[in-house]
Amino acid sequence: MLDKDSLWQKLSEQFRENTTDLTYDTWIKPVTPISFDGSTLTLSLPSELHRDYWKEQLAPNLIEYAFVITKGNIEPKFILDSDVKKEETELESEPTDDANEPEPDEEFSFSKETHLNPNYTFDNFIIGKGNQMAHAAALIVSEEPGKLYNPLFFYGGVGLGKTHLMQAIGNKRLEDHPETNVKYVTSEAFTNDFINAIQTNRTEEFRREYRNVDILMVDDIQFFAQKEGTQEEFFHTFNDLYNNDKQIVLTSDRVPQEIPKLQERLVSRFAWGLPVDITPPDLETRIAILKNKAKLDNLVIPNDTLAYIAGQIDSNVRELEGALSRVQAYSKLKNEPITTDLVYEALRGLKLTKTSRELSIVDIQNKVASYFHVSITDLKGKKRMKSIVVPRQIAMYLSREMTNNSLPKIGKEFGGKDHTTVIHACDKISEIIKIDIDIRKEIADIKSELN
Ligand SMILES: Nc1ncnc2c1ncn2[C@@H]1O[C@H](COP(=O)(O)OP(=O)(O)OP(=O)(O)O)[C@@H](O)[C@H]1O
Repeated sequence: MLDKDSLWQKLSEQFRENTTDLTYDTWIKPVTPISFDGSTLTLSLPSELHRDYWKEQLAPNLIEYAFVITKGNIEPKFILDSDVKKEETELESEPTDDANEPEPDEEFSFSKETHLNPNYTFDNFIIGKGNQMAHAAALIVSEEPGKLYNPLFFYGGVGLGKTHLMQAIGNKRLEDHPETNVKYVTSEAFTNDFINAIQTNRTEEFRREYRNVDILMVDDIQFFAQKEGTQEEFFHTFNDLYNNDKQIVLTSDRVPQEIPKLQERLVSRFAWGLPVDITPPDLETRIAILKNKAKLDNLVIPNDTLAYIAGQIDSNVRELEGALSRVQAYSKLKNEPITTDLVYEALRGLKLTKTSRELSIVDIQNKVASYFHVSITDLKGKKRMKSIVVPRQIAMYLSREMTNNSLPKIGKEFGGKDHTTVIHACDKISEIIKIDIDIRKEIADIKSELN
């Protein structure tokens, strides 16, 4: 999930591109993002005039841009700077020991992102083939943090539920054991806190804040790439928590080995626990997710219409949810029930629907064959030389991972092999990837060429 500052920065860029300088300077520039919880973006404005103007003129654009950026429906909430200041003064006026600290210290505060989205629960999470491992591990960790899987490391593409699962651990733990000290941050927030701490001579306080927790969750750690100082600090935070049997949960869009400029010692520590991937949901799971979401939103949608939406959006869950919100809004606007015809209309203009045709087993075979310089006939054949067997198994593995084809179908496309041969190939490659850096790199290369 984007944090408030990154989201606001992206939104401001959109406004800058699409409005005049005057409008931008008058209405957009003075806005301060206050919070973002995944669905509501709270913005602080300097005057009532600004608030009225935003409500009447700019809010629809903001919703539209936010939809493009996050693929979700974001509600803006406007408050006034004076209210924010009032709240701050009230907080400050509470008697504290260091009430007489010099000014720069008073401005300092650590990330307030520790709150969890209450909707990110296990109950609201649909289990499918691509996430069942991750779900099971998350559940175990929420029951016995710091024991079995430490760190727990989720990786996978955007919008596949990594943040949801991570926060579900926190929500469940707090529900069962309210005394647990849970801290959730994005890696950017961790970095900002660390930099602020250095600038204001509060590194001790920073350490207390981050090391005095039972569960530390850091989202999107791929953004630690290149940040030497932050990595150093995180390394010590990690060791401290780990040595005290405190739970660490991390997410990233790729395996640690593929995060550029991530220190080797962090890469190896991240592999101590359980790295588990989340892959895109198959059609069945996508339908189940939509069904669940429709139920939560009290929407009445026929099954074949849900299946139609799920068939159109196959990339990630955030886009799937975005499509449903769009359909919902469209149905309200037209005052018509949600039918397949209406969905067709609603999603017609949407660039999110499949832009390219789905990847096929044949695409994968062609790519793997040319990458390893073997013929298609050999790839589909029965020769047992290692130079052919490994590419064949990689091609089967990728067909399983990157397409929705069943095991028997994949077997059939590889010269009529049995589905157990495909299972064997997938297991074999999954094992090899764990230990062989070269093959891991080759597979990553092929995947990026296929995407
Ligand atoms: N299996 C699922 N069941 C129900 N909802 C899901 C599932 N997977 C994802 N979602 C929903 O999809 C949306 C995107 O998920 P989330 O933000 O957790 O993705 P992410 O993998 O962390 O993405 P990013 O890398 O962009 O941060 C959320 O609203 C989440 O609740």
